[in-house]
Amino acid sequence: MPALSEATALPLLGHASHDDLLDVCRRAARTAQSQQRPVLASWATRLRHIDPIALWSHGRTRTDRSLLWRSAWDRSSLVALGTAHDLTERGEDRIPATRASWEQLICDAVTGGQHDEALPTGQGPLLVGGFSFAAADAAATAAGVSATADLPEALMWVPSLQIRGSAGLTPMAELRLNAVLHPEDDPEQTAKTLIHLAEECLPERLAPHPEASSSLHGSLSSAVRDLPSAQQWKRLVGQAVDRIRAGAFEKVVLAREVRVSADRPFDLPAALERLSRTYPDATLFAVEHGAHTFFGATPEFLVRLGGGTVRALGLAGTIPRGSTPGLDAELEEQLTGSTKIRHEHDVVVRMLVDALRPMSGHVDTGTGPNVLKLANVQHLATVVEGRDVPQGLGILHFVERLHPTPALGGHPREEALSWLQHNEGLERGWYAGTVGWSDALGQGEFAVAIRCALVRDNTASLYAGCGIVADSDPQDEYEETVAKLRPMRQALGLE
Ligand SMILES: C=C(O[C@@H]1C=C(C(=O)O)C=C[C@H]1O)C(=O)O
Repeated sequence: MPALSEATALPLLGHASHDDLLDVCRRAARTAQSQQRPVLASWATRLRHIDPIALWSHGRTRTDRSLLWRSAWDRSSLVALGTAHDLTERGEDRIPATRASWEQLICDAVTGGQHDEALPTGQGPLLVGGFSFAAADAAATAAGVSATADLPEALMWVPSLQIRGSAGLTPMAELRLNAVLHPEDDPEQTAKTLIHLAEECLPERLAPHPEASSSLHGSLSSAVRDLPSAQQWKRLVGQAVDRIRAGAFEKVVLAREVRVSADRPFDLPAALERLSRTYPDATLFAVEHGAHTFFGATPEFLVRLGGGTVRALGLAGTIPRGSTPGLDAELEEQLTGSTKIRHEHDVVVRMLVDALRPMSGHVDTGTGPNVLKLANVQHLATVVEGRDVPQGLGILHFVERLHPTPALGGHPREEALSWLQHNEGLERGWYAGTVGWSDALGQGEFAVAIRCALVRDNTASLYAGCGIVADSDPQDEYEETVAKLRPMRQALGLE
């Protein structure tokens, strides 16, 4: 359970802090007036590390938008609350357009306070959020109807409050207050509003989460629907195999949805706690926007960029875990020995190498593939690393280039995506999209949004997919999706 009732020891209330924050806001207001454009003000202070799930659980109820992040990479966490500035862009060019707006906003940001130099990456104000799997259909966007009805096709923003911690590395966390001042804004009012929000979101003690304990008793009663039905989905796998054998494409990732309607709202903090305990090596994420929360525990990162090194993960090829060490080792042998699985994996690694080569000095895949063992399944995994990334190339350049990889779309990309669009019959939304953050220098981390669910009150959509190649068997692929759905079913109290 989260460390409920933790003291946050918020040091904000002192006059010195208040004056310091006000000074940053005043300087930003002066720049905004002289340049006649919005200017980002960002002020940091230190506070004791707080459990990120407990902090998010409390803060999310005080703001309209939030993000929770705990990286499998460096164990750092991020809780982002409220919106200082929305950089969301729409359409096919949403990623480069977001990047351009961020670069413009960050170049004359005014910063102050006491930042945490021990943070691995991600110092200063951050841009956080994510992108759906596919851009919304242009006609739907023009008509004001998003094809991804529940969450917009992109959501990238600078949070009003960001709390970065790194459990184990430093006992302190960095609290950062961000605001964008327009030429007409009153800096005193801005500072006051920020302090008020910080006090709301970081009370002296975090009260116990009211639903957390009750939800642990007994599972929910629910109606569960497979979309499409198991039989229809297996038929679709057969059709994909036919297209592959006919030479239309080499690989396609076919997904399905499980829609659940429960007798009471889902307890998301409790679900995240369970995921955190059962999948400690996964990256935990949650994006909340209005009534919707999209969250999960993903073993796959799309890209990480820091210190001039870029890394992407080729994660493709899956087999269940065995119930005994002997069975598990046998399955691992099948995973590493199968030419069909190795082919599925190699398609992804090849694409990652090709994508990173023009953007970094030296690309390496190590001795690859390794076996990544999770509680429910084991995967083939290869880290592709590029060194000497030229300055000026930020993480959003890489997101644009890599997303979606053949681990989530297919290969060749255009052919596979077009087949999916016409045949999958699934509104993927943010499933198989990407969630993460960028810092001021363009360093950051984006995860692949799988092993996840979209929740609204007492309804949830859970998703899972599999890479299909010429030798894929529909029944095996179906069982693979069942195994991949298990973490979210358990987290939500459905089994
Ligand atoms: C598509 C999913 O997983 C992806 C597909 C995999 C595969 O086909 O073996 C493995 C890991 C992921 O890249 C999912 O979990 O929904």
